[in-house]
Amino acid sequence: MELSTASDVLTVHGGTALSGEVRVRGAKNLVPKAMVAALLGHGTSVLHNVPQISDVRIVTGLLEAHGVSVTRGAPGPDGEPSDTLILDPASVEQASDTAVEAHAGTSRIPVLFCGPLLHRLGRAFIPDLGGCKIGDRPIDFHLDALRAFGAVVEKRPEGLLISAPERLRGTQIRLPYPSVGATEQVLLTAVLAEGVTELSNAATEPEIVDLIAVLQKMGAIISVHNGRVIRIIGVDQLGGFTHRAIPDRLETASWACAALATGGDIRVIGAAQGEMMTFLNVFRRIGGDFEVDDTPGEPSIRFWHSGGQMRALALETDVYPGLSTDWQQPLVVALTQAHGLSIIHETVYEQRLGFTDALNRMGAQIQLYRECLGGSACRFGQRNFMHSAVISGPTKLHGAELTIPDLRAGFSYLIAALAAQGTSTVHGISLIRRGYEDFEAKLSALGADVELGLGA
Ligand SMILES: CC(=O)N[C@H]1[C@@H](OP(=O)(O)OP(=O)(O)OC[C@H]2O[C@@H](n3ccc(=O)[nH]c3=O)[C@H](O)[C@@H]2O)O[C@H](CO)[C@@H](O)[C@@H]1O
Ligand SMILES: C=C(OP(=O)(O)O)C(=O)O
Repeated sequence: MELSTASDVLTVHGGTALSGEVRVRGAKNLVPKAMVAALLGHGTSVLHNVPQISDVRIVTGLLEAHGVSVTRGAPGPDGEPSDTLILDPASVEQASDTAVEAHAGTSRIPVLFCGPLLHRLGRAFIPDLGGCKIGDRPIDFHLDALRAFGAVVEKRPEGLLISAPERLRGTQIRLPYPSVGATEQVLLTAVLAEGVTELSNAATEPEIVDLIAVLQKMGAIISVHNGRVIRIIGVDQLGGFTHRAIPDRLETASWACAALATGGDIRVIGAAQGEMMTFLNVFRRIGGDFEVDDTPGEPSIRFWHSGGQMRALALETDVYPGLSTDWQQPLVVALTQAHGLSIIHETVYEQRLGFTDALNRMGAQIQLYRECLGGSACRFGQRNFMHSAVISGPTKLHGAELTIPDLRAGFSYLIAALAAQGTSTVHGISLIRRGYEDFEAKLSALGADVELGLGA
């Protein structure tokens, strides 16, 4: 068992139905990328609805190392911190490699600095990436795309050195798989490249569409066509933007699953229906109830479990508009309470079901398989990865000592601990801070019996 500091442990006394309201802000998978986009502009950018999560702090540090000024708006009348960031790239400069290396292993975002830095400075040093350890997560599509634009990529022991001997040129790129990050890499590079770029087999997640909206506000010309094709006409200069980030659909689903698994009732303020439709269908089929409130400026979705038997289901994760892989882990916890056999086929990451071992220690019955269960064959079927699961339910969960392996699994462990009888000690909660703002306070406000540290 790893030793962790008191602030990195949460003691959870389970068995309470969570009830009340929580607020979600801008999407973790959009906000840091919009911040990187600000590097491309010659004016100041203003980003609203920014959550206080560690991925935002990491990108702030990287931008500051490159001379971008990042400031928060003034606090509200009640002293509440502003959720607006003001980004001024007027004095962009080459950061020292040491300053960049300090961010090694922290998140996936540093690789998206390539295009903006190549356009502004002709050189980008990219440290080793972090992010959730849920598969191999190579960046070969990113590097192939950068080379196609005319960049030169050198692998160094401490990271990647990428240079642009001359202005990058628009190009034709076909991604082997609709990768979110590689699509964003192409967008952030193509907007200032000379000529036209055509990207096929692109990802079209809502966060990508929102990034396109940001870039269009800056002066970019980007069109999305049928069949996963994105066309970008490069321009010579971009300005700043003012934008409100789309709500975090992944955090929203996590709270929905917490309501379902604990038999509770949670209104998620700030959540919008549009990006949640695939999840909402699954939620309803499992036996959850929800109600959408479209009040302009203050939308919300209320999720609850009205007490009937939850139903088992066969699910497969996929690229958008399929079921997001980041919804899978909280849904697995909810499905431990469903009657019958549920099947999960994880097709986006080859190693995203390992977290189920800990759920089995809590009393769940989840069996992993190498085969593609439940329908279509995926990239992992022939490669010996445990990427399908069969969940038998319902099972009573009991408290346990848990160590968080990644962001979504971490929040899912909290849901399981809250649904369980008895006390759980959850180590490594700082990983959850990557994507869930102020989650301990939100849990307490919903009536959860949780305390920071090892408990009394
Ligand atoms: C910060 C962020 O936005 N993270 C999200 C982003 O991650 P991220 O952008 O890293 O995920 P990708 O969509 O790129 O990865 C999807 C698949 O493509 C593979 N791949 C990707 C790039 C590459 O160069 N080579 C390659 O083989 C990956 O190993 C994975 O199997 O999209 C994922 C899929 O929706 C989400 O789970 C993550 O929450
Ligand atoms: C996998 C995730 O994030 P990242 O890509 O930042 O590791 C996630 O948000 O669930």
